[in-house]
Amino acid sequence: MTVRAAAKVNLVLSVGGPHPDGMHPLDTVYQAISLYDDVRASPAEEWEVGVTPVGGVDCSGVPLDEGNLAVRAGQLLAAHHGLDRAARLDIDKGIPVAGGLAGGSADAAAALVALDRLWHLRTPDDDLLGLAARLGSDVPFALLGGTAHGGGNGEQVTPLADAGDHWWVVVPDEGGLSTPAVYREYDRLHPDAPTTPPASHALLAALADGDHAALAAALHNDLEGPAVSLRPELGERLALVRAHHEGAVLLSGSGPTVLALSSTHEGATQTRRALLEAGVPVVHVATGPVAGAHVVELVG
Ligand SMILES: C[C@@](CO)(OP(=O)(O)O)[C@H](O)COP(=O)(O)OP(=O)(O)OC[C@H]1O[C@@H](n2ccc(N)nc2=O)[C@H](O)[C@@H]1O
Ligand SMILES: Nc1ncnc2c1ncn2[C@@H]1O[C@H](COP(=O)(O)OP(=O)(O)O)[C@@H](O)[C@H]1O
Repeated sequence: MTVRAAAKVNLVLSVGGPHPDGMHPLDTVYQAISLYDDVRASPAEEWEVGVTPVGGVDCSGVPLDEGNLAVRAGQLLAAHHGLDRAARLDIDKGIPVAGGLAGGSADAAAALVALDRLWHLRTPDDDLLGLAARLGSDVPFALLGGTAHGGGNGEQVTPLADAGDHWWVVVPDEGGLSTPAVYREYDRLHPDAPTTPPASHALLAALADGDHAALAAALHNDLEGPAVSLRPELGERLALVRAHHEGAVLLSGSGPTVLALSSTHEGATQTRRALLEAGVPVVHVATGPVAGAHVVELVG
């Protein structure tokens, strides 16, 4: 049973001041893009994980034990049904690790769907979304895919109509960035941030109107400043991408992946070519929106 799940980008990511538990209220718009992890679930006596890189992704930071979010998803699903079961999970990883593209969340969502099928559980969608929210604030969106609004801490997802054909130039960075560290830096830089983040009216209107120029103008990420503050070279990377791209450029989530948006495939591939010629080692082109976690191969 193989399930595919996509990377996410945040078209807008507005962050409010933290709750007492340290989590930050968000107003975000997610989009699933065509960089994928495939998770294959098979019967096993104990929990086992294998990870295979796809397209040169550095998988050295991916835990191969119960720290892997896919295993935690499987354990939570089994517990939800009162089952004492384990499985083997093989991950083909095409989503850069710790890049702000939510690859771990994609694997967790894929594992929930794959194990639900493998074990014939027929878990209701609302229960799967509830389990996903307990695994991480990005995981419910990884189940849903498409384009969606994220409220609460990011886990309260509402699908949005998006007839657009968006093309993303995805520029991964060599190292990863820790999401909690970037949120802590946000708190240091914005000690008086209001608890309620501003709503993304302009971006929602641009999506509803299918207005690419307005969409590009409304892209925004409150974590870009904190990420650059923690890693100043990232500012140079953003400037390099801006110098080679005619449209909007922003950081992906908590970074350090940099994104450039184009309305056409040709525009995106042109930017990719220019960045490779400028010496950037790895540049992907992806499209969005694409589907959430879905079965791609049944057990033969
Ligand atoms: C920043 C975002 C933007 O979509 O994603 P990435 O760019 O990292 O993929 C998300 O908010 C990350 O979501 P996710 O990676 O699922 O975070 P979680 O596992 O829920 O939380 C990891 C840690 O990030 C911080 N965190 C996360 C979400 C949130 N709304 N407020 C927070 O302060 C907390 O320190 C938390 O312990
Ligand atoms: N299946 C997984 N894939 C990737 N990382 C994982 C996974 N399970 C746990 N992790 C841990 O989660 C961290 C963040 O991973 P990832 O989801 O790729 O990035 P981000 O949160 O920046 O979007 C990694 O550094 C790794 O330690």
